[in-house]
Amino acid sequence: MTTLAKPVVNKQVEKKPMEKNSVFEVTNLNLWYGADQALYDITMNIAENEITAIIGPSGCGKSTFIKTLNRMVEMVPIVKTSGSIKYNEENIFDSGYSVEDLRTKVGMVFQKPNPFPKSIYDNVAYGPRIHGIKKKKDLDIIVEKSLKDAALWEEVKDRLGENAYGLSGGQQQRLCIARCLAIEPDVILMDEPTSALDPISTLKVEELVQNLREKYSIVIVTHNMQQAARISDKTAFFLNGELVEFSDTNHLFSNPDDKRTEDYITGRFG
Ligand SMILES: Nc1ncnc2c1ncn2[C@@H]1O[C@H](COP(=O)(O)OP(=O)(O)OP(=O)(O)O)[C@@H](O)[C@H]1O
Repeated sequence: MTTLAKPVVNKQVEKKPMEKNSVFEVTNLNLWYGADQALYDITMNIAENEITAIIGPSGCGKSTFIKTLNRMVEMVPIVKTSGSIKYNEENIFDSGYSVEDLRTKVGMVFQKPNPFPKSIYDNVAYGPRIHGIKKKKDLDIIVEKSLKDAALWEEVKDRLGENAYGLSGGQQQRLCIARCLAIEPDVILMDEPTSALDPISTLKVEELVQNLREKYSIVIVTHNMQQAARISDKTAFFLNGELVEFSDTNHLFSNPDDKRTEDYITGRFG
């Protein structure tokens, strides 16, 4: 009698696709504003060269969470934290950790475009100048590259000397992104970057964010679930300061694991 050989399983084929490296490893993060706790035991990894969306109802801690990633939240003096956030393997809460270096590498774009009352050129050159780049030739290269990467160059190249306030809201937001890119960050944190923009400017910024993913890791807070579904790779759903669910965006929106996520994405609350 002949026996059939067991099929040989090719381990290479069986392997899951490689997980990306993490830029941030957040472990048991708690945060208090005075006596009020705003974040509870958050544990999640944020992957390199991905767009991570943070969604959840108003007041659930989305902004607090992303502002913790570059320690901007500590500008509120009553803030206390526990747990750890490793950025490139180092705990950003360690004493002696340079917050200045962290904020150079982890840039931020806010809800409302906030250009400086300066020329378009000077807005972008501002950060590099602070970091000691003084030669006009070097600054010209950085300004052009940053504006190109922010998909704004063609619209402003002939009026770099004009005041940034003369730009439309959408252009101002892309200028703020260019300003952030000029200091060569690794990570860009975006706190509802399109909520003050019209639909066409919103689409332009969304397209830009998707292109930036090639070079940067992006964490974006959004109220807009369609936006999270359109542009992000992973989505985290926060509720009352807790991380309820964190998974691939397609999975979270099509087949969520937690009933509370399902209720939120189907509009039962929020
Ligand atoms: N500076 C502050 N001082 C005290 N409490 C604060 C401060 N900022 C936020 N909080 C509280 O922390 C909790 C989370 O707020 P946060 O702004 O992070 O939520 P959010 O999800 O970003 O809300 P929204 O979508 O409305 O912007 C809320 O209860 C809020 O009142």
